[in-house]
Amino acid sequence: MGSDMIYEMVTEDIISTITDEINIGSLAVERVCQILSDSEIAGEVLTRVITREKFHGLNLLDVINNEFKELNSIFQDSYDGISVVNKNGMVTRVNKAFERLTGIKIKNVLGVNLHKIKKEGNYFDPTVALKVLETGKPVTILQKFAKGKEIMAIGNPVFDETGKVIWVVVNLRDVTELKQLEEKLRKTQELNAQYLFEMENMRKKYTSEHCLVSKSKEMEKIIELATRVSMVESPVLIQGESGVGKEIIANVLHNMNTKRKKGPLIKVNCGAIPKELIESEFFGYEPGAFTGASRCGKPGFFELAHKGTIFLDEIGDLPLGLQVKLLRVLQEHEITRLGGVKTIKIDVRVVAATNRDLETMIKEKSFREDLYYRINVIPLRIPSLRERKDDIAPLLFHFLDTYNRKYDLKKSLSDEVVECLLKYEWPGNVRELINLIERLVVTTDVQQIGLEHLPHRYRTQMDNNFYRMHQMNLTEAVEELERYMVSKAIQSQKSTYKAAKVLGVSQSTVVRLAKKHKVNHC
Ligand SMILES: Nc1ncnc2c1ncn2[C@@H]1O[C@H](COP(=O)(O)OP(=O)(O)OP(=O)(O)O)[C@@H](O)[C@H]1O
Repeated sequence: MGSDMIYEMVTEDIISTITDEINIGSLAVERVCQILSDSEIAGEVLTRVITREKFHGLNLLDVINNEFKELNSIFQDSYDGISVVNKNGMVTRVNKAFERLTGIKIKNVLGVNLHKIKKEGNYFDPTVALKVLETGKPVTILQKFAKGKEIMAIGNPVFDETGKVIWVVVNLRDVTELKQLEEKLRKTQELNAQYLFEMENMRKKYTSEHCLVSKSKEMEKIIELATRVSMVESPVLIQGESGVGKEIIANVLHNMNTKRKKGPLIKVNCGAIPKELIESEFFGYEPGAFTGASRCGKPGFFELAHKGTIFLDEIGDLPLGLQVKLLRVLQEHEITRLGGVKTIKIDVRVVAATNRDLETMIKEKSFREDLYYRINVIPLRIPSLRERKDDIAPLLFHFLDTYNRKYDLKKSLSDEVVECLLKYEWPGNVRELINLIERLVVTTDVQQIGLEHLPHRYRTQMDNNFYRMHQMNLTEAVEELERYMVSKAIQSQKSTYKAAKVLGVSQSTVVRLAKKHKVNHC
């Protein structure tokens, strides 16, 4: 077989492979190049392929042209500035973004040799590309332009098959905006930290000035949330059992709002207003609006709360008729006095509270669902005292101190009393605790208040222990008492030496008794 024949066969074979395998589209050129780069007779094959009449219904030159156009428009329209430099340091390609970012006209850069620019100290910094050519490694530098513009230039080498750099592709990215955003973010973070610091200080100041006692994590969270939402205008619904401190939280919401605290805080007990007066009390009335009305007319709660806060306590007790009117006020921010025609704009923040289950009331159709959603934008649920036992002791001592000072006394609570009250369930919550302490302080005639001074229901827990002891014989009761005292002393003193001192026995006795009663004493 002559060499011409072999040539014919090889090229025909390659051409038909290309024809079979190429999918017309973006992969076409890539595939052609791949096959051709493997072939020694690439040039010949390419000419033959290109000169074939039609290629899958398309002229291959058109395919390559289209491909080139596509790649070129990607290159030109790239948001980053791109320049390509050849191994001799000559700029061979520059896109439009390059001109936009550097302000240098494309025609002034294209074809320029960077080594020359470097020597002449001309208009743009050639360092990146030259450094890449020099080192064969990627290089990144920050270039500063007029008017504070900062551009990040990233140069990457492209190697030939022998590992020599043949091109350098330089990407330019404007980082001025990024830097400005970074600076803005830093300032915002600083402000945020300062704001949190101030808020925390305000909270501490407020809670100490207003004797708001809290030690439990649960209550700390509520006060922190209340402080945070005091800054916004959204309605708040405070839920919790009677006496948990809902009103105290409403005070926080009003007083921590720098704008509103200068205005009034109007507290309304929705359950305490007679039905026939409720509308006139809420919205006020014009002179002579009804028999018995004042001749001067009267502003309602909403008008009085203008620029401040209205606290709608026991909102669950509001009659359905008034719920509709309240909803309208909350939506339209205006009221009309009874007997009046003029609407009055009001700027009021609404804080509502209830100890009733409003969701059940909605199901029972005694509370409007739409009003519920309107007032429940920020829900705050205050846990009962039995759910935050860590607050009991601080509250006991705080109010003991309050009443000692009020009545100029120096009463104290015995350990048993404190222990007993820590175990109590407090159905009336903080209000009940305050009442009990005042009663104990003023009714006892001894310095130290003991178990015997506690009303019976507070002692049930302790009584149970005595009752249990009455069921035992003397030896069992002594054993029980011994175990109880040793374990309590170790628990409170945290050391067997100190426990021994408290119990008036030697340390070895404490250790022996702890072992006997299986009390942990390490
Ligand atoms: N954390 C607290 N620190 C100090 N005093 C408190 C605290 N919580 C509640 N109190 C006091 O307990 C009493 C009852 O609190 P408050 O009136 O706020 O309860 P409430 O939940 O609004 O009750 P109700 O549902 O019956 O209206 C008030 O005298 C209040 O000052």
